Amino acid sequence: MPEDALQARGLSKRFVSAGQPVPVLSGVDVSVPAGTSLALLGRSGSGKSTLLNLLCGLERPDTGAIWLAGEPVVSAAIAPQQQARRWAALRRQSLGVVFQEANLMPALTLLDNVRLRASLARRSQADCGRWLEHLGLEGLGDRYPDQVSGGQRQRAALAMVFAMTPSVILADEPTGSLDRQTADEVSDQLFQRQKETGCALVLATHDSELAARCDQRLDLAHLALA
Ligand SMILES: Nc1ncnc2c1ncn2[C@@H]1O[C@H](COP(=O)(O)OP(=O)(O)OP(=O)(O)O)[C@@H](O)[C@H]1O
Repeated sequence: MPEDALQARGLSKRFVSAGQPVPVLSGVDVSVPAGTSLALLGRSGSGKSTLLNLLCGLERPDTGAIWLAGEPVVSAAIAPQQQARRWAALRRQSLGVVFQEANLMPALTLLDNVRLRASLARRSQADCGRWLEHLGLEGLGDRYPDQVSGGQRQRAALAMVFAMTPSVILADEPTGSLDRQTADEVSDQLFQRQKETGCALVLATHDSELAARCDQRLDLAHLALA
């Protein structure tokens, strides 16, 4: 059995809105071996983005534990500040995150954004232009994020993740703003990069064709809330 690149047990999360509790996740387990993929499914508001946020440390679960490559990152035994430090280091080096709002630095060109990501992860910058080309962005490396479309920004964010060669990729609707043909091309690149590097992939999607290509599917709409 391959080692779990990412594992979570008993994750629960509720928000408070206008003084009222909003339960979102209750006792969610996730187990993603290296080199495999998991699709998070469920209607809008079922908690897919919230779960991704927990799995990269941008939100803290109310209960539960998370391990990356067998190392605990979130557990009752680890102080919150220490957890935050671990998450920050992981997001810099081994956890590639592609969220709905592509996190590009507005003052840098697309190519420099990719180079920066590679350099923060201490990876070679040699292939940065090639990742942009693989994602259909040839000729756009010198443009700034506000000079390209939303779908092009999203693909540039994927190129940044490819350049860092992470051990886990977390992607929120990675093809959400793309037409069918471009979505299929980007999915091909994503799965190819995943197989090449042996990383684990967790993606949230409403796209049943994309979900069908993943090794596992978790439908959050069908999980009971406590
Ligand atoms: N900071 C917050 N405060 C209060 N409620 C929140 C907060 N963040 C998310 N929620 C609520 O939690 C629920 C889950 O939201 P989430 O964004 O995880 O859903 P989702 O499945 O990703 O939806 P979509 O498919 O529309 O992106 C929603 O009801 C949302 O309104």
